[in-house]
Amino acid sequence: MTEPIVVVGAALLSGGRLLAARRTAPPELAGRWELPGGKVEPGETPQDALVRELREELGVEAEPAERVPGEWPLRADYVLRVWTAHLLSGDPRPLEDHDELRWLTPDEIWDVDWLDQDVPAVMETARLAWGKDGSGVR
Ligand SMILES: Nc1nc2c([nH]c(=O)n2[C@H]2C[C@H](O)[C@@H](COP(=O)(O)OP(=O)(O)OP(=O)(O)O)O2)c(=O)[nH]1
Repeated sequence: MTEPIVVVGAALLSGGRLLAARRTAPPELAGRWELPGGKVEPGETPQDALVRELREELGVEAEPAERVPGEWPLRADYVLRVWTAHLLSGDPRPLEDHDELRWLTPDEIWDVDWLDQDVPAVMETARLAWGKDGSGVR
């Protein structure tokens, strides 16, 4: 069996909020919200990829923290794995792949139109970060 391509998602947490990013491409994903990140390249660890992607996409330096338990299939050969992360420096800006960013409080977590495949990942992230899944406020 071939190994799936790992897409690393960054659950960037700051001041009790989670950063969500709105994609600009491809057309079928544009306008939907996701965790910033991208494909792990050969020779990289997922944590390396997270640091690189947040530098490229948001212009920040970040430090990966904990793996969010679970993994979520995207398309046939891609799988999403998520790490929480903390900002070391910089203020996130949508430099590439995104046109809007939002810092969501636990009560706001379901206010954005997450990609379908991200919903379970965001639930697990909320549970890990805040000890609940936000379902009561959905
Ligand atoms: N970054 C990210 N991608 C996601 C999420 N959910 C989801 O289905 N995807 C999909 C969208 C893309 O098909 C794929 C990630 O590819 P990408 O285009 O963001 O990654 P990349 O920066 O490495 O891409 P590339 O332009 O170098 O090819 O995973 C998510 O939460 N975060």
